[in-house]
Amino acid sequence: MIDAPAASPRTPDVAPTVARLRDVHVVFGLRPALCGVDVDVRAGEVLAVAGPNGAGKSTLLEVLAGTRVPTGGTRSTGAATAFVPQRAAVPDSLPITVRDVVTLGAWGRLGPWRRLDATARAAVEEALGRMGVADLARKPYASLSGGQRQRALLAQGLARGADLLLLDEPTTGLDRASGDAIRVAVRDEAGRGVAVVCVSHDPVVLAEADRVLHLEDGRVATR
Ligand SMILES: Nc1ncnc2c1ncn2[C@@H]1O[C@H](COP(=O)(O)OP(=O)(O)OP(=O)(O)O)[C@@H](O)[C@H]1O
Repeated sequence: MIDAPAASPRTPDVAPTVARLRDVHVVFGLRPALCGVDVDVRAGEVLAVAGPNGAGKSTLLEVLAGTRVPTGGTRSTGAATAFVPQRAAVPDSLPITVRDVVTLGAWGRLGPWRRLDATARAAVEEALGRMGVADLARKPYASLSGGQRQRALLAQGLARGADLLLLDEPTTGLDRASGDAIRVAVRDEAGRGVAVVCVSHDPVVLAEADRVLHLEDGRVATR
């Protein structure tokens, strides 16, 4: 946690800031993807990130995740972070089971010997159960439907036991049951005090978020 936050309409103003971006710029070649973005993400809130294609939403998630170093500005966070990519980001050619996918999330909890201890194994089982994919644990990930894949990927994020959960379009193109399961899990995580940042075009996700950050041409338009 960083320090005391500013007030927010739907999150308690005592909630600590889990991640902070200040004056963040990202430039690809000559093309700016983010221009002077300031963001505070607070414990227990769901912050949705919306905006047209190419607005910089995925780039913002990458900066929050620490996987993209900004061209300018600062990122401050000490949070354990889980990043849940779009399901299309996992190639079908990978010979991994659903349990393997979820177990990868638990690796972030491990010490230097990288051995799955009882706590990590329990986190994997809990995440499989919460996302309704325990029965599919031995199946190849590539054999799953789109909704099942997205639930497995979110289970991977849950198994991390993160303070900051970053989601890229988690409900896009899903059947209703899978979309509902994902939105329930997101809300549950926020209820446990996890800060959730969710890039989405889904109007239901945006309506249910505590705050919506709109990006346009790499800039924050409104909050
Ligand atoms: N690795 C990269 N190399 C070059 N340009 C990139 C790279 N990643 C993103 N961009 C460019 O940066 C801009 C912002 O891209 P980004 O993917 O963050 O937008 P987005 O809002 O997530 O879009 P979408 O909704 O289509 O996923 C776009 O102009 C994109 O083409």
